[in-house]
Amino acid sequence: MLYMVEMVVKIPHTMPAEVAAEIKAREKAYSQQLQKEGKWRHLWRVVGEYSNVSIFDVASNDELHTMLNNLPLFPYMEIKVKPLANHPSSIVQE
Ligand SMILES: O=C(O)CC1=CCC(=O)O1
Repeated sequence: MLYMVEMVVKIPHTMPAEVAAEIKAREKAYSQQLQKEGKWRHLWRVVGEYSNVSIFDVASNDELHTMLNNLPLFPYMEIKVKPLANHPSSIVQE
């Protein structure tokens, strides 16, 4: 099952820089692990924003929820999820 996920990062300005850097390093390692596993298929920066648009390929709503909940930046993000279906005009059917 494919999902488009938008994540807007909102780290409090009061957070010490070294704490933020440590959380971001863990976020990067976790996201790269999921990318290597083929579960996090695309990760794109939205131009001019501290946000991303991603495509996830997972077995269920519950798997995606667990994955997002385990993101180190989860407490500091606003997340929107859109489930995707095949478009009848697409030449690629997944
Ligand atoms: O910087 C972001 O958009 C948040 C994020 C998601 C995966 C990652 O490594 O950073």
